Amino acid sequence: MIEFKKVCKSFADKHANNNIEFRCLPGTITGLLGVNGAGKSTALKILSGLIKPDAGDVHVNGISVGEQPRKAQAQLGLLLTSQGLYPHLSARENIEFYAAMQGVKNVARATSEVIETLQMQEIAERKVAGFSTGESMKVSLARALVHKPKYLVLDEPSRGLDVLAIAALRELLLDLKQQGCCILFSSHVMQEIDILCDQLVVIDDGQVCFQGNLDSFKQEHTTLEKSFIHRISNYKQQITKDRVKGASC
Ligand SMILES: Nc1ncnc2c1ncn2[C@@H]1O[C@H](COP(=O)(O)OP(=O)(O)OP(=O)(O)O)[C@@H](O)[C@H]1O
Repeated sequence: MIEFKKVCKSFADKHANNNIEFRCLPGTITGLLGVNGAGKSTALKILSGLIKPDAGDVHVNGISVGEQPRKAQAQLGLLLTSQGLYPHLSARENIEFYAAMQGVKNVARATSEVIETLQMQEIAERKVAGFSTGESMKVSLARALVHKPKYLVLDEPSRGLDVLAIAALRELLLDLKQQGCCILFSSHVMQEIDILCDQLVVIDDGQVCFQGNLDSFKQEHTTLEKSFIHRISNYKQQITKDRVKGASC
């Protein structure tokens, strides 16, 4: 299980994460939704151990990211917005390097398998320098998957991918879910969330404003998009009212 426990993080006076609490279970896919600047990437970076929270913690499979970051990271497959690929290495070498760092026993075989799964054969031997956004994303995704993690964390994974690659990614995520993988991903693509997710976590202004299944989120609305727009505008109105009330007290 991935468990956010009252996570807080501020940048100057901006509360990027304000008491974030939610759980993701094995064998499920959780979609993290929110408008630009809501706090999604900050939450995923804290989960990954890349930045430290001001307060709170995240547990991965019962391991505290704050206390044992390396041990927690070893459980995770990560795809974050800053990709950190080595431009002078080929796609294959980038994946192999990461697999070796993760302690994969047969690095060459694991790398070839993931290259085949993501249908990356045509770009595998090319140097990453000059790769298109989508090509770089595929390498990053392969790197996240090569050690067959039980926990997969993806920040906007379909960014820059073409239609075929997006369809393949969806199949892959559903397959991993069937195998018991716990998947948490952020996205702005409502259709993707609608097709894939068992659970939805919506963050606004650094706070969780909804956690539950898609049906309870949609309520009377016909589409996820309509429901999202309706709920976010209601939530923002309420926050503004609370702030005005707080200021006048
Ligand atoms: N390193 C930083 N320094 C200053 N402010 C930051 C930093 N990282 C994030 N923020 C601020 O924290 C808030 C949340 O940012 P975050 O990147 O988590 O949002 P997001 O939900 O991922 O947005 P998007 O959908 O646009 O990627 C934003 O207002 C952002 O400007």
